[in-house]
Amino acid sequence: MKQAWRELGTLMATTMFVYTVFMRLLPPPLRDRIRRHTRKIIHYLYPYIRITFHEFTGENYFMRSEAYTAIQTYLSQHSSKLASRLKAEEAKSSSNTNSPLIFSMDDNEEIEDEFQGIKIKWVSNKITQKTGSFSWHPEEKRYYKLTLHRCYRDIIIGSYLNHVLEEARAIEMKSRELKLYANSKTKWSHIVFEHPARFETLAMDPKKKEEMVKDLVKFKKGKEYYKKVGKAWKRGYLLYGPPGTGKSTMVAAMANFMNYDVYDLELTAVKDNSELRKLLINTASKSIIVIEDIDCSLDLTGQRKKKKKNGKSDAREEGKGAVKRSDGEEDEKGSKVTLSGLLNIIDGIWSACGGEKIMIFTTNFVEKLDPALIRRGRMDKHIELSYCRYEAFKILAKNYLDLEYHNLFPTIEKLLEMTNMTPADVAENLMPKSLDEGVDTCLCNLVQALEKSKQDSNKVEINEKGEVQSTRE
Ligand SMILES: Nc1ncnc2c1ncn2[C@@H]1O[C@H](COP(=O)(O)OP(=O)(O)OP(=O)(O)O)[C@@H](O)[C@H]1O
Ligand SMILES: [Mg+2]
Repeated sequence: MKQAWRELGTLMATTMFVYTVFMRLLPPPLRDRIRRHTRKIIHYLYPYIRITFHEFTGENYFMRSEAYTAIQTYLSQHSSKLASRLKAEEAKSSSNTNSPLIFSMDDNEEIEDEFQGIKIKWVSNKITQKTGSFSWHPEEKRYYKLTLHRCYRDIIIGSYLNHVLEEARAIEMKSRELKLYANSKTKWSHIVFEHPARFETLAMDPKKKEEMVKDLVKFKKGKEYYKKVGKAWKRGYLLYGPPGTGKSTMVAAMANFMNYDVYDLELTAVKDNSELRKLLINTASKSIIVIEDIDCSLDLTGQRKKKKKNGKSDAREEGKGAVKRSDGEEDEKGSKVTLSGLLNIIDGIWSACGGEKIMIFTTNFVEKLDPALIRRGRMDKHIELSYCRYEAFKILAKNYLDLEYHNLFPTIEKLLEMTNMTPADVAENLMPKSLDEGVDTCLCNLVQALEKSKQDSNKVEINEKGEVQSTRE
C-alpha cells in the first residue's frame, strides 16, 4: 500500500513538472486557453467552493478582521463539542459566562457545521511567514476556510454567513464586559462596570418589580415593533422616591439585566447645550444614559427660579443640590444647559442614532420637576421607589440573613406599616456587625430601630399639631 502511495505521489509531481514546463513553452494566447480548460475540468471534478477569512486584513495586514473574530466566536461555541484538538484561553474575569475558560479550534483542526440541513466544513489554518526579515505584521497568519458544495452557494453566502455574524454578536453581547462611562468636558471616559445589583435582590413591591422586568423585556425585543410604529427605539424611565429607597441600585440592576453599558451623565459638568449634544451623540446603542438627581443638577424647574428670587433655601435640597450650585458662582462657572436644550436633545433626530437606548432620570422630589420634562414620550414610565414594607423586607431578610421566616416577622410587618423606614436603613440594621451577631440579634436590632423611628414620628406629629393649634390661637 505504502509503495502505491509513493508511486502516485511521484506520478503527480512528474505530471505537474511536465505541465509547468509545457505551459512555459507555449505562446501566451494558447497558454491562457489551456488554463481555462484545465480550470473547467477541475471545476467539473471538484464541485466545492472555498471561502477564506484571514485574521488580519488591510494594506499592511494591521487590522484584525471583524469577520474573522466573529467566526472565531461562533465556532468556539461548536468546537468544544465537535473538535478533537482545542485551544483554551482564560475568560475575562467579569464576563457573564460561567466557565473560566474559552475554547476554540486549534490550528489545522476542522469541524462540520449544519445549516438548514446543509453540511458546511470549517478549517482553521495558518501560514507561517519566513523569519529573519523585519516585518510589522504577525509572522503567523491565521485564517478560517469554509468549504461548501457549489449548489448551496446562494444559501451560504446569503443566509448562513449572516447567521454566523448574528450568532457571534449575540454570544459577544452575553459575555462582554459592561462599562460605566462618566463625562468630562465633551468626552466620556470609562471603567469596567461591576455592580452586583440584580432584580432578584432588589427590595420592592413584587408586582411593581415584575411589571418593570416585563417592560424591559418588551423593550429589548421591540426592534421590529418600534420600526412598525415609526418610533425611535428608546425608552425613558423616571425613578423617584426618598433617599435610600434603591433608585441607583435599580439603575445598576437594569444595566445587569439588559446587559447594557451605563453612561452616568453629570449635567453640572456640561458647559452648554451643544456640549450636551456632543456627549449624547457619542453614546453607543445598548446603553443606559442616567441623570441622577435631575432636580438638583440644573436650573430645570420653575419652582427653583421662584425660590432663588425669594432668596430662601430649601433645607431638603441642601444635601445634594446646594453643593453643586452655590449662588452666584453658577452663572459664571457653571453649566448653561437649559431645560429646553435638554428636551430638544432628548427628542431630537440624533437620539435615534444607534437605537436601543434607555434614558433614566432619578429624583427625590418628583413634584418639583417641570411637567414637560417628565411627560410620557420623554419619560415613558414613572416608577416610585418607596419606604420599606413587608414584601420588600422579606427580600432583604433573604439577601442579608438567608432567612425565609422568623417569629419576629409579624411584629416587623406591623412596625413597617406604622413607620417610614427606607430599604437602605432596614438593610443596615439587618447586616451583622460582628461575627458573633446571628439572625436573632440582627432582627432585634431592626425591631428596636423601627420602634424608635415610630416614637420619633409620633413626637413630630404631636409637635406639628401643637404648632398648628398655637398658630390658630
Ligand atoms: N430597594 C432596595 N433593595 C435593596 N437594597 C437597597 C434598596 N434600597 C436601598 N438599598 C441599599 O441601600 C443603599 C443605598 O441605596 P441607593 O443608593 O440605591 O438609594 P437611592 O434611592 O439612589 O438614594 P439617593 O436618592 O440618595 O440617591 C444601596 O447600596 C443598597 O444596598
Ligand atoms: Mg441614588
